[in-house]
Amino acid sequence: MSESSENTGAQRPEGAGSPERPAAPRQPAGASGGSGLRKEAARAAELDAAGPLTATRDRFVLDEDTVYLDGNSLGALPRSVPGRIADVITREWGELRIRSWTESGWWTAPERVGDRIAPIVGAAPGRVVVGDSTSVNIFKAVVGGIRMAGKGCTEILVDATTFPTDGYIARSAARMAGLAVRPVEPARIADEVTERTALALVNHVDYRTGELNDLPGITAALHSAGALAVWDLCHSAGALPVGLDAHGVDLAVGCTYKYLNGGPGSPAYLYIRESLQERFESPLPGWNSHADPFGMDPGYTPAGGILRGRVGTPDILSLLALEAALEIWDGVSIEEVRTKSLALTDFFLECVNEYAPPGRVRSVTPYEHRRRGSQVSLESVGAGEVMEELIRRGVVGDFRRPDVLRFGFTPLYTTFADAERAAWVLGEVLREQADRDTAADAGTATAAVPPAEGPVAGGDGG
Ligand SMILES: Cc1ncc(COP(=O)(O)O)c(C=O)c1O
Ligand SMILES: Nc1c(O)cccc1C(=O)C[C@H](N)C(=O)O
Repeated sequence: MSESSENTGAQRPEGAGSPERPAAPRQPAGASGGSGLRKEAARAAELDAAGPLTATRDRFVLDEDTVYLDGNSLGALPRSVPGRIADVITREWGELRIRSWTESGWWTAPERVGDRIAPIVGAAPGRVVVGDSTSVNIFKAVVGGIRMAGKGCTEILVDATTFPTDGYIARSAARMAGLAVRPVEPARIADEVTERTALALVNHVDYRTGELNDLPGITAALHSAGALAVWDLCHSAGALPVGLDAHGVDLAVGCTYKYLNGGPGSPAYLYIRESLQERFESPLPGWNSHADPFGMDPGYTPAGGILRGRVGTPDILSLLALEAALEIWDGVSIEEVRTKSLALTDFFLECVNEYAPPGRVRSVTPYEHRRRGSQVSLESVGAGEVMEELIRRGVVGDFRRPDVLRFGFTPLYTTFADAERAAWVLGEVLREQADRDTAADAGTATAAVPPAEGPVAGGDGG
């Protein structure tokens, strides 16, 4: 099975096609679908014209030949970034050199950029610090959480459907602390937590299915049992309201290269609830989190507040690229982003229902709005090959083994025309696949995934 769409969305430039098969040009919305004007394309044009968040697309580098639906893995490049990075390199580094740590604000960038992310995840200033990878921040959060837990705790819970890195790091952290790890489905955490549970590490949105877990409910249930709630926001931050302060979340981490568009490998962030900050003992107490870093004291005295989440020298180029990327959020509310995200994913599901031949795909993303993140995941036979073909035809999503097609919707730049075009091309690819299967021996051909209940997804979207 080909895996070129699995890790990075595409291993060749998007829409570039293969030497044997050039990329098909993208049809404009409203184009003919083979039997006259497609009514969904006309509807997409109306929805795009009505906005909101239509203008923010122009602030990204995107090409009109490609439908980019992989912002849940790597966000598109904001136009504000290249110029800013050129200035950081030529002037701040090239001319000011070491002076930039103070004069260009490099030293304080982790907290400053944290304060820029804070409103997007529902946190007040001083509660988010940026630096290191998500994996490293998971380690800080889990060990820091365990150190704050009650003496009698014997275990931590980990989301049984977690993105793998969370599970790996949590198991290692628990082993160091002499605690057991119990994988539990997010929906079961409220029933499974006990007074011996130190904390639970849970993904806000499931990377594979796009399911949105109940952050307020799970956090409250953990607190009732005396446990801490540690959330991984990689697939929700920048796509929907999180409400960290409002829901009393204890610790949270997330990456910035998906819906925050910070760029490949841009630094992650750590949130520490204000009332826990003075008790937070980092397992990675580097000199950047010392109360007096330039005192060069051999003994460690932690800084106050969120500075405790820092470790070593920040990755300035990536951090300042992220800061420039976040300018797009000036004047944009996360509530309007969520409204558009749900409208886009609803519309995409409707179009897939309309265009996909019956029984070839089934949505594993919940249809109820309260359980849906900002991606649609469709189970499909031969998903790897289907995604390869979609990418060849200019529709870039990705594929997760064994059979999931993922389509991520970034409301800041994804249009309804993108959603319609992607569904149309998917329909084409699936119809060709079905025709090939029919032509082959019906007994040995790939069997179609039976639809759950008729259409791709059912329900009332509430
Ligand atoms: C939920 C989740 N957690 C963590 C990560 C990865 O973290 P890192 O940036 O350390 O690779 C990802 C994606 O790569 C993810 O989807
Ligand atoms: N972080 C990634 C990377 O460095 C390379 C390719 C993909 C990624 C991803 O972010 C994968 C993503 N977290 C996922 O949901 O599968």
